Amino acid sequence: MGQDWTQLERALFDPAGHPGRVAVAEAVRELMRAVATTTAATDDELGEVAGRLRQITAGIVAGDRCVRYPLPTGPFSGRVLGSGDPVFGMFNPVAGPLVVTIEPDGTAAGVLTPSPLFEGPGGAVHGGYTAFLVDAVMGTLLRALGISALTGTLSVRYLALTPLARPLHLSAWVESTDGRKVTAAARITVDGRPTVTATGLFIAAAGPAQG
Ligand SMILES: CCCCCCCC/C=C\CCCCCCCC(=O)SCCNC(=O)CCNC(=O)[C@H](O)C(C)(C)COP(=O)(O)OP(=O)(O)OC[C@H]1O[C@@H](n2cnc3c(N)ncnc32)[C@H](O)[C@@H]1OP(=O)(O)O
Repeated sequence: MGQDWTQLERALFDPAGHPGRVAVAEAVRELMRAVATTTAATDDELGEVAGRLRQITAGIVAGDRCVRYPLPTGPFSGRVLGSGDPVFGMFNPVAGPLVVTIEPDGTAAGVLTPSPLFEGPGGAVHGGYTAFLVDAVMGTLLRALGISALTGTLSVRYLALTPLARPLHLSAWVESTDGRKVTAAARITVDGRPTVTATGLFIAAAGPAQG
């Protein structure tokens, strides 16, 4: 179905063309994880680190929006390479990044090992974060199918706590279409066990595809 992403990425976004931006996002991800979890550094040491980090930040001119390249309007398949997106964007330090692949059968598969930064109750993954992931994988699938749509209603069922530090396997598929209303479904599985299922009612744009 559609063009393979690798053909489109060259026209829109090729991470190989931005090695510094991808590397700095990865370095900041590692930094966030280290500062949020370290028990070895003293408070004085961390205060000194904060000073050094502020110096680095002062040397970077910030903008108002994440640098991003739009996803193609679809249809497309293959690995989705995101730039500024908060879920799968390689430029965005907050993004896992989730690795999403659009399968030839019109479904989406994603994998991500959640950072401890997204810990919620019970030493497990925060439920808002898993909702964020399933919404993103369903929204991306629709985009890949050539449907430009926004989430109207998201329904999430938490079957069991989703453990941290284990690969989460996400899948999404389209359940039905009724005019502009597209119902998609998604699931998160960990070690073969489903922990989250979700349904999204997406409303397609009335006009032509939008970025
Ligand atoms: C405009 C399209 C732009 C597309 C751009 C796509 C880029 C994607 C790119 C890359 C994907 C990457 C992955 C992203 C994943 C993340 C997804 C998100 O985070 S999305 C952000 C959160 N969602 C919002 O902020 C929506 C805010 N709400 C709205 O903008 C409107 O309310 C909207 C568009 C949802 C509907 O407004 P109306 O004016 O177009 O539609 P009306 O004419 O009122 O309704 C049409 C039908 O839909 C039902 N409907 C409308 N809103 C509904 C809702 N919230 N829930 C259920 N049904 C709803 C209505 O009952 C109606 O149904 P009847 O035809 O009468 O049967």
